[in-house]
Amino acid sequence: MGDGDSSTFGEQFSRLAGIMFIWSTIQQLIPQSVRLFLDKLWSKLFGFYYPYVHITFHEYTKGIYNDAYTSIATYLGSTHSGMQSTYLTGDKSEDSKSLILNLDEGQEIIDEFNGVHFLWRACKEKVEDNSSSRRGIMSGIPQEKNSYVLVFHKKYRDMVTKTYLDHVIQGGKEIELNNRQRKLYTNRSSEDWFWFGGKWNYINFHHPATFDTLAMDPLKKQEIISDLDAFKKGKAYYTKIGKAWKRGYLLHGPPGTGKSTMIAAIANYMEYDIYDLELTSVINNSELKQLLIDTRSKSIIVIEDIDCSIDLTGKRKKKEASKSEEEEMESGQEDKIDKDSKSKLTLSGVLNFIDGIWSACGQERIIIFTTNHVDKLDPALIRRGRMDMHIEMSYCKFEAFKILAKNYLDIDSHPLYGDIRQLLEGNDVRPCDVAENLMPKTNPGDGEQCLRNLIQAINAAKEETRVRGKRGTLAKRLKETFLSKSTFKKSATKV
Ligand SMILES: Nc1ncnc2c1ncn2[C@@H]1O[C@H](COP(=O)(O)OP(=O)(O)OP(=O)(O)O)[C@@H](O)[C@H]1O
Repeated sequence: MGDGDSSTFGEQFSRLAGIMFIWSTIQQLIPQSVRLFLDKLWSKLFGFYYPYVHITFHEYTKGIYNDAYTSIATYLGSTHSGMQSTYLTGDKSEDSKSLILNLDEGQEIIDEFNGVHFLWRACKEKVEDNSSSRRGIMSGIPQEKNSYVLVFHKKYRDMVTKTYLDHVIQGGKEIELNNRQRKLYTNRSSEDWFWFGGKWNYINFHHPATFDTLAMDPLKKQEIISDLDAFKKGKAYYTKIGKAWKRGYLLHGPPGTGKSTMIAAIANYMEYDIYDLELTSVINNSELKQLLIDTRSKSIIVIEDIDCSIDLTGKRKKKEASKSEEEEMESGQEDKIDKDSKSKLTLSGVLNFIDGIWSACGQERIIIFTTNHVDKLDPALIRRGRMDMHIEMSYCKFEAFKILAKNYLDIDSHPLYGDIRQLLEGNDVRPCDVAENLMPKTNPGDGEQCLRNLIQAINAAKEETRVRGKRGTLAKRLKETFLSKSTFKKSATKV
């Protein structure tokens, strides 16, 4: 270990690797406890000359699991450092997408950071005491005390405490996050929180939607992707401007235009978990706050059909009678006016959920509202800053159709495209209806038949609208005639 002089670094490192190889072979022959004893004896006898510092990270400290241990294990097992080692163990937990490699008992590796080399050793001791390890208690196997020991020259003490350990632990956390199996959570009713030991129920999240399969105007799509990219890289920026690292999206548009599909595409693009928040099962503001606190970073909190979830707008309208309400709302004082706010879910509770002081308790979070009726929503709920980007998911136009045709039929062009373009430009056709018609019903290879089905379906819908429109006009005319007659009758009676 020492500074890496660039000219001799390669030589030093290969020499070290050679020594490490011989040492790792020898150490398999020496029991772990003997090695630890020798290390301690050496540092006691020659403490004055012994220039190295040892720091031990136990898996459990006073019976409590040490999170740093997992982060170190993940960091050391990651390809760049862990693969140097000869003896590794492979773990795949329910929570991770792929295998995680760990150093096996007694294995050592050298990690390089800013030109300095650090030695890590994985240790395992058998202990008689049954009280300190959760694993032992649960499985009844002999207790083990796992730890990692970091060894470095004492001149790097400052570097280790100020930057290196942070680099290792944050690096480990980052790898864990990227490797984790993503989840789709839904909130439990508060009566179940105690019995199930958690506020959110979850399943593993597997949805195939991506931005490539999402049918919408390509320019609009690119704008959303760029916004997400900027958000993902924006940690330093958000810190600089003093804002919590979160972003709100409002997805609005008619049913079947792809709002839920867009959420899945965003989650896949960002590699985030989804918290699908069912507001109707939240009893009051305090419950909403507790649910928020129990969410993890790198996640999307979704409230679908916000206009139907709860009568937020009605409550707000009642209060519009009060002149100063808007200011009070903005300054978070609304609870003072609303006597019920502690026992009910109110608009102010939801506003606080989005951008109150508690909303900053997690990092890197996206909040998405969806609605079919944007005009029904309270302006305070969707103002910029709360819902930063308003995305309209609209009817299927030709560009969006081409994406669906590519997905469903694997074709880029066809002589019927001209007719389809005309029909789509002149009519409001939902992407879900286009998708349904492009799905081969009998012969999977018959793309042309699917296009014909689509043309037929749009024409049929057009005809139906025309007839309904005619009926509507006829009914309107009859109504007018009837009204004018009755008005005439009434005025005649009066006379
Ligand atoms: N823009 C789109 N791109 C790709 N597929 C779409 C799109 N819109 C709709 N679909 C297809 O239609 C189905 C329904 O779409 P989705 O549930 O995303 O619509 P929605 O706008 O969320 O509807 P609702 O408002 O009723 O919840 C999806 O499973 C998908 O196959």
